[in-house]
Amino acid sequence: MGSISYRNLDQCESFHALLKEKGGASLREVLTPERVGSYQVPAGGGLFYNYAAKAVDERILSLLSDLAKEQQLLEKYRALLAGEVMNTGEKRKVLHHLQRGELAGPVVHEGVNLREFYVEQHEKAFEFARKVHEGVVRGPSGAPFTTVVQIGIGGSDLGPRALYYALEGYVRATKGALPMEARFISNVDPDDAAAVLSSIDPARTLFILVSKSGTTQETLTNAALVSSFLREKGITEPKRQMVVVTSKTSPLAQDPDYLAGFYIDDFIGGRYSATSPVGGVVLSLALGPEVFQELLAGAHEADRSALEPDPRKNAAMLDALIGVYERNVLNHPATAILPYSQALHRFPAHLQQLDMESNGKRVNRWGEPVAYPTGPIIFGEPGTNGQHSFYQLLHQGTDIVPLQFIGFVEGQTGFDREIDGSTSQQKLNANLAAQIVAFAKGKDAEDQNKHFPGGRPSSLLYGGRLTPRTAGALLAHYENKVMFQGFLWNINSFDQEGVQLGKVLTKEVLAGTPTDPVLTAYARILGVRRS
Ligand SMILES: O=P(O)(O)OC[C@H]1O[C@](O)(CO)[C@@H](O)[C@@H]1O
Repeated sequence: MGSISYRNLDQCESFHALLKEKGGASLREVLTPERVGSYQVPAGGGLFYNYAAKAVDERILSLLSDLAKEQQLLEKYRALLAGEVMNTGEKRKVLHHLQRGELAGPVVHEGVNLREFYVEQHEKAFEFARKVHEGVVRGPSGAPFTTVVQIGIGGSDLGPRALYYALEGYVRATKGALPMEARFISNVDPDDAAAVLSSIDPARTLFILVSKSGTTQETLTNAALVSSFLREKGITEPKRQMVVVTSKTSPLAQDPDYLAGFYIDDFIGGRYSATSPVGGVVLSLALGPEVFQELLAGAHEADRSALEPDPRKNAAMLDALIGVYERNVLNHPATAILPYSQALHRFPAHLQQLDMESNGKRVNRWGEPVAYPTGPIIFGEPGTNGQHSFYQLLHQGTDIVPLQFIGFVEGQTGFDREIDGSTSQQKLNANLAAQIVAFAKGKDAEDQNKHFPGGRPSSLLYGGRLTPRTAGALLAHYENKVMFQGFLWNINSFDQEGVQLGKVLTKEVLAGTPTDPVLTAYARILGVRRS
């Protein structure tokens, strides 16, 4: 593998050449039917990344390809896959790709082949799920488990929850019913747990306590809250209907009272852990092991396609490059994720953590402040709902927000009717096509209040249907896009120091020892009285 030299984005000649293209291409001029058909590239899992409505032309794309080579994006990806320390803040390898397949040979750490360890934990989860489904593993009263509740927050909640909602309709339609219903408790707000606990049969509910560190206050508090609830319901040994998913070094890993334990290592970051047992246990229980296996296969396809050397044939890399062009040359501080699929309604929330906790950084991989913008603000809601909410600003606001549409030709469930000459799925996708063109081309009007400036760029990730394979590829596409953007900005996308200060101040308030009188004042008006 050739040597890798790390440099800041503003130390790249191709970046300075791009800065001369600061206006971007005029969408009214470049967006043609031919371009809609040609400006797209396979993304794995049956997905295609279409960038016809992005404000780029052949010259800009050529300069972006130069930037990819100058920043050695592929070499850095390969180095990460091979187990080099790419999490420079915590001095750790970054190995979430290894959860779904091996792309750069074995990675051995302290004598352990980590792919074999990851496969072993997946197989253990599949076997456990089968035993629960067959009634071999039952609740304390002998009743079979019918519901699974995941207790976790951040990466221990958002990805698994988004994937469950993404695929529950598919599984109900293809299998007739879910193997188990899943619920999620994440917020320390007791009303979150109350809402879930009021909807389950305690004797038939299996709980999954998920915390990689085993120290997250919200998760440990909720686990204790659930345990006290179960005891009040006469279940004297709550841990006998709880399994844990944690790192081997966590305090939770040492407790033999839990029904079962599934482990990840420190090389799987929380926001990158949905294809580890963090997502694998709940999804195998709720959707079936084979669904999670198909999801892993789709993610692996996307990972493999991200190894394509030509940026114009590498969907995740091209998406990353265009995103950096929009952020650092066109100076757009935000971007919206707009899935035209109600099943993906929690996917934007997952991407907020994935992107903003990875690239919301002000220093480079060596800890030096950078002189250019990095990670964008991410928000989004499913279409068509967003059209009746924030699209006004997107169409006629004073800021341009680049858009990332996601769409599928077919629905998941087959439930649909032709009404007024078209089906609902046709209406959904007609809206999607219309929005792409309306944003890009706008519409002139004398009355400025009715004028649509256009020039709003968008991409479209689309496929035939949202299946487990497609969902896996979608998840991995964005993980790889975020990784490539971190390489472009020369930042460490794999630690999260920015979440620590809040935790420290919270502990001071709860201990009754806030050092800051302003903090004391806020704690007082919010009723946090500590003796
Ligand atoms: O899985 P754990 O260790 O409980 O952490 C939960 C979440 O908290 C964070 O550490 C900080 O937000 C995330 O990175 C992580 O996904």
